[in-house]
Amino acid sequence: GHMAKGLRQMRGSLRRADCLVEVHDARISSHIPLSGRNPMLQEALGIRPHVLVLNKMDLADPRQQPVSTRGAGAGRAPVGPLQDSARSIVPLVAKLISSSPRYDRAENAEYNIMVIGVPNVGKSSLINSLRRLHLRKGKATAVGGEPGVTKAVLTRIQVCETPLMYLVDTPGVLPPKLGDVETGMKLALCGAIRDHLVGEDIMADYLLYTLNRQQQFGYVQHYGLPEASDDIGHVLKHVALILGKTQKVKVLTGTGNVNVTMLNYSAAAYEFLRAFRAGRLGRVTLD
Ligand SMILES: Nc1nc2c(ncn2[C@@H]2O[C@H](COP(=O)(O)OP(=O)(O)OP(=O)(O)O)[C@@H](O)[C@H]2O)c(=O)[nH]1
Repeated sequence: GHMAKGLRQMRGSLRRADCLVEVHDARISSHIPLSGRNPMLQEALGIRPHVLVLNKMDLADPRQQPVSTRGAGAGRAPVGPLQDSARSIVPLVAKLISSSPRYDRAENAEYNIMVIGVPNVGKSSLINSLRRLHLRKGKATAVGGEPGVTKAVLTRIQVCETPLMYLVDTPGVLPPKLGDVETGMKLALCGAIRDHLVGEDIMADYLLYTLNRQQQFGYVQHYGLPEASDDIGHVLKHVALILGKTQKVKVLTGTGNVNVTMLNYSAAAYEFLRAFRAGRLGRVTLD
């Protein structure tokens, strides 16, 4: 429901946007761009320049060339990784907009850029790094106070003075329908879907399956396992043991209740996911 609301609220700003910057997680390289799945965004895309930013490259496997960049051409300009390319975004966007035939830039000196992406992909981080790059510290933050821009949800942030450029941050939205279960799992592992909605245990299992399939054995070393394993129970038991993840459980017996200390598998699963997200299990591309 709140995703649909987010999309509805974006519609107004979309009309004013001169360019779309779509932020992607480089670890889900074959993930179809959000804009390619959403009719509303697609409609807007048809007439507006579109920049694809691959973020979190430091977490992705450097040996894997992101597939998304192959979509270059057709009005799409791939950019990435963030730390190297943030500098090129403003000039690139300015060039794309000025060469866009639909707009008479002489009439309007402002550039409005809408930043979209699934939750947690790094939209705010991108905006902040652009601000740091292009504005001196302490400069005014122009926040959208005009009709149609909901302050709490869609804020207009000045990121550059010449050319005068504003970014509109948007709430992270997911496409209404995910292609398949694996796409959902990958998005969840990257933090785009709340863990408890999917289940930490099943996500940990999927992560282990992916790591083994790709022969990414960083976890074996990280947790001091004797060898690789495809048994999530076995791995989580080890993680729980070395991290001291235990819980007291009340057990009813014939002679009364006793408290038993047991390994906390859910806490171990959560730690396993956290280690992956922080890059401690190695640089992994999920596709
Ligand atoms: N390792 C790594 N972490 C990043 C990178 N960019 C962002 N992050 C982290 O990813 C998390 C989410 O970043 P945000 O910028 O808040 O993402 P967002 O897309 O604005 O999130 P929502 O507002 O929830 O949609 C934060 O913990 C960031 O520190 C990156 O390039 N590398």
